Amino acid sequence: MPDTNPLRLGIAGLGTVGVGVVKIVRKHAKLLEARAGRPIEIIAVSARSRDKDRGVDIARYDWEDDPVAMARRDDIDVLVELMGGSDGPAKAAVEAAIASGKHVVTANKALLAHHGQDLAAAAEKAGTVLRFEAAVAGGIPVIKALTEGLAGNEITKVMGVMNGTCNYILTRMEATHQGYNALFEEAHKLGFLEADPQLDVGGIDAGHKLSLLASIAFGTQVNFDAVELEGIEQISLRDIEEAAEMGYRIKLLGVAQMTGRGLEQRMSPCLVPAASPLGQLEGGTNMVVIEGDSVGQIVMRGAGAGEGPTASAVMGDVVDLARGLDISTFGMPASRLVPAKPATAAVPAAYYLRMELEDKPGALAKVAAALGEAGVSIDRMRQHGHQNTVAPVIVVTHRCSRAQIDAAMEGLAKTPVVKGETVAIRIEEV
Ligand SMILES: NC(=O)C1=CN([C@@H]2O[C@H](COP(=O)(O)OP(=O)(O)OC[C@H]3O[C@@H](n4cnc5c(N)ncnc54)[C@H](OP(=O)(O)O)[C@@H]3O)[C@@H](O)[C@H]2O)C=CC1
Ligand SMILES: N[C@@H](CCO)C(=O)O
Repeated sequence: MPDTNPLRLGIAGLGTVGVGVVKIVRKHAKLLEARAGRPIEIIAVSARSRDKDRGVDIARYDWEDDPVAMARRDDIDVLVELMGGSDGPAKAAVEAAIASGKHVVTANKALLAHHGQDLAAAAEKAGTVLRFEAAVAGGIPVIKALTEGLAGNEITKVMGVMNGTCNYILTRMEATHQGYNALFEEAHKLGFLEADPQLDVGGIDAGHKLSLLASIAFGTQVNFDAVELEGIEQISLRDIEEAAEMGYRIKLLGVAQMTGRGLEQRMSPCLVPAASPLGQLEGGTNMVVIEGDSVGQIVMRGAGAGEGPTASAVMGDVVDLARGLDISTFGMPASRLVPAKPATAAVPAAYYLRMELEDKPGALAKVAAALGEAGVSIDRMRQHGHQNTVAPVIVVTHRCSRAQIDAAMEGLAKTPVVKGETVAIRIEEV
């Protein structure tokens, strides 16, 4: 017999996402009940400040100062963890909930990227379910697609743009010709940013998400430490404009693929063709591209952050729990996930290099020599008109390995005609 008793929620965290969840539970109570076959009710809530005006009435719910105490309450079935942070109260509350037999729904990618393997194992041992749709790509139901709809495929590659803040900043820089700082503030106002914004602009948040997708896609233990990470802080308006002139746009792109040398996971700014679906992504939008042996390529696009889209994903998990759906956190039991050998930048690519070059005879020859010594071959090169003695030079290389580019960068740094730091950005022909 299906359970028709209300599914009782305790919500820890009433910020952007938590408030969004409260709103959906209220606004769609009847619809949710019809879909789940039982009512979904909020019993208790917890946050730091009880008195904060959150724009929703929370007086009707029990208040708990301590999210761990809330997680242990006998009158809740599900802890909805929306506080954030890889450790501290979020981890303690999730562990307490699992230990006391509660299901958990979380949007917390940092927590899962660092402790997902242990938490999934603990949930399975306790006979509870741990779900995290909202943790990856906001409103896009990518976890559901990978664990359910694509379960019949061997996944060969997962890639995408998975951080709304970075995509917002990069696309708005190009559209408005404003600098990084002004646009960072705009993203902040939209509720996209993590509590520590360095997680966003440093590529760490997107790296967390990629490591979670890689685990599901390849049946491997989450290995965030093996993600090669690079953020967007080095990207200047000049790079964005140069890329645009060459028919590219700069995206913080994540790629996970199983290669002959092991699992490659990288999250870094890349030039992608402006006309490609990834190149056309605007604002806080995310895109995840999945390749499977039977299905071919799937492209999923949607809002990657913000109150409504993220709460939508949380509620998808909650409704699944209300329906009694029991799927392992990473698509197979935690004990079956295997460790993957990390493969660093296994697949070669062309690179965009921007440097400032002293304008004197033989300077370009010295650059060509430094690149040649590292085994890097030049495809195209252009020097812009300039007023002073330093010329901006753009080089597009033929395909080469990351190790060769690193060696070339070292060589260029030792070449006196090259002034300042050379910028190197991978070109991904998606
Ligand atoms: N914002 C977004 O677009 C997305 C966010 N996420 C993830 O969702 C989670 C929540 O994000 P978001 O809503 O933006 O975060 P906010 O910073 O807006 O909200 C965090 C909430 O957690 C509460 N909180 C923080 N620390 C504690 C604590 N020690 N004890 C009790 N409550 C605490 C805060 O309380 P108080 O309000 O009183 O300060 C606040 O209500 C994070 O894991 C984030 O990574 C995932 C996808 C998208
Ligand atoms: N800070 C994240 C929120 C969504 O995970 C982003 O900007 O994408």
